[in-house]
Amino acid sequence: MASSQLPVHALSSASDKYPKPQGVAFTYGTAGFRTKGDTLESTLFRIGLLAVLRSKKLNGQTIGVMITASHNPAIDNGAKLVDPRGEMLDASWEQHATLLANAETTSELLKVLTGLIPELKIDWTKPSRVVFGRDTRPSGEALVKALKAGLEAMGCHAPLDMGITTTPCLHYMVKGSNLKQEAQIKYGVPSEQGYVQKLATAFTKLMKGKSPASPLIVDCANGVGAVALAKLSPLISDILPIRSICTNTSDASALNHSCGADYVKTNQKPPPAVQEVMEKGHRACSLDGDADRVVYYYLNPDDGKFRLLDGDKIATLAAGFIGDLVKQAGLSDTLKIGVVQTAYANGSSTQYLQHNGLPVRCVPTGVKHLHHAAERYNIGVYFEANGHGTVLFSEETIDILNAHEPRSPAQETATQHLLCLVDLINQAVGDAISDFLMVEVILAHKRWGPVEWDQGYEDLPNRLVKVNVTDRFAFKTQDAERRLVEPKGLAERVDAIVNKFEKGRSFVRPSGTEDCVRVYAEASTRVGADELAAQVATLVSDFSNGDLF
Ligand SMILES: CC(=O)N[C@H]1[C@@H](OP(=O)(O)O)O[C@H](CO)[C@@H](O)[C@@H]1O
Ligand SMILES: [Mg+2]
Repeated sequence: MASSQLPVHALSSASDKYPKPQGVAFTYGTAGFRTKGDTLESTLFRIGLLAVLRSKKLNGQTIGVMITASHNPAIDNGAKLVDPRGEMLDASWEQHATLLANAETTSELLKVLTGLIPELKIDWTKPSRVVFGRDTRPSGEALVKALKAGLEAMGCHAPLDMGITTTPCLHYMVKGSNLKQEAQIKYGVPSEQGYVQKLATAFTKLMKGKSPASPLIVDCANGVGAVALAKLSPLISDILPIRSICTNTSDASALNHSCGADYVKTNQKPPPAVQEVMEKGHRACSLDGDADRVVYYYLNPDDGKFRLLDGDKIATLAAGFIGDLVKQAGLSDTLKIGVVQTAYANGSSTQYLQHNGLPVRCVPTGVKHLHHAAERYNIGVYFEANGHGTVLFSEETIDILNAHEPRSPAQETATQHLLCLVDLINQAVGDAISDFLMVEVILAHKRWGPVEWDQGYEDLPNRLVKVNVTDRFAFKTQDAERRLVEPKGLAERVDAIVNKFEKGRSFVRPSGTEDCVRVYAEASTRVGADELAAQVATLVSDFSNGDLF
């Protein structure tokens, strides 16, 4: 039996060095494992085991492991697995990750592992390949060591350590490593340098003939985005001068502290460090701690008021621009564009897209849901309101573009621009840097500043609040998380509150990354949105305390 070849002795002694902390339960959720960094060594050891199983299951294709806790505080850390095409781990394997992470002892761990091999029909004789990286968090170093120990104990030959890198770069790397040689030539060299080069080349081509943009302020959240940007920026500085701020990666406590995409989205204001340098009319963007998320903003030239250009605004900008290019290329009957959002998308953005004839789908929160839904279109634009997202071009679409015989120079140019966008936009996962380069291209082509971009629609005032509850798993939803099915009777009470507000919309869902329930509300006025959120939050809290059960 294949499992008899499991290197039990090596595993057993290696595992003893990474005992599971007692009294902690780990869950592989929306963003993989995520908790305090110093509790995660045993989990990383075990992720190493699972990565090897996953690679063997998929005939030795390269699997990725990213160690990061994204926008969370510096003391947190986390890890997620990346599947061969650069997408998130197949959802059916998440339970195996959770099971392995929670085995209390080495012998229990070995029992789980020996059970998984026949259950998942893994052929132990297959090779395994793994590539991994981490963000700038200090705990990352020990976690890498634990991961390597797990990989080594499973006999994984020469896993590739990318060192400190961004989440999207790791995804790019995984995808590229699994391509056949011919496809890899088109895709780009699977290395960090290859990625930077690919972005710079595509950006330069797309900006050809456009006047150099005014400087863009980029808040790097004092995270790994600063490291990546320092490599890219010199290659494009003639076309896009970048003023990077919040680039302090040596002081761990600075990471995501009073800066970054989450700060801006949550507080609806620029980080203090940006405020210092930002003038009316300037555009700025903020990345998160692992550079897979970006939001833009500016100060209104008239009144100096802060205006956020979030993931929804990026999605509408991209979908509109790409839709126009498809038309100009003469391919609008062939290539279908769709936009994928979550329930958190502002109602105005959904309405705007629909008015412009773009199909919109709503899916549950989390990039993996958006990504899979976007893959169903020729060109699928997906963004979460908080700035995670990308634009996917299907393989068939790329073939169509390559084979297209344009009937005019204008058609030719539009087709070439679309092909360059395929290179500029990360096809594996959203990348804050690639996304802001895409936005910059679109603004340059349209000769727009942030004000013109912002004019498409006006966001409905909205509010997002957290409610701490005794058991968030008691909250179950349907209809892409827009409606509660449990606790029974709660949905009707939410409806009754929502109906009191003009343009009211509210929904309640358990977070997949934090121990809380989130309440989102929007309404026609600021006061209305705040009041609606407060009333629904109180209702949820009362339910949770048992008062209303
Ligand atoms: C409202 C919100 O912003 N939710 C975030 C957050 O998920 P929750 O399941 O809501 O905790 O973290 C996810 C992973 O980073 C991200 O994909 C998602 O958009
Ligand atoms: Mg992130």
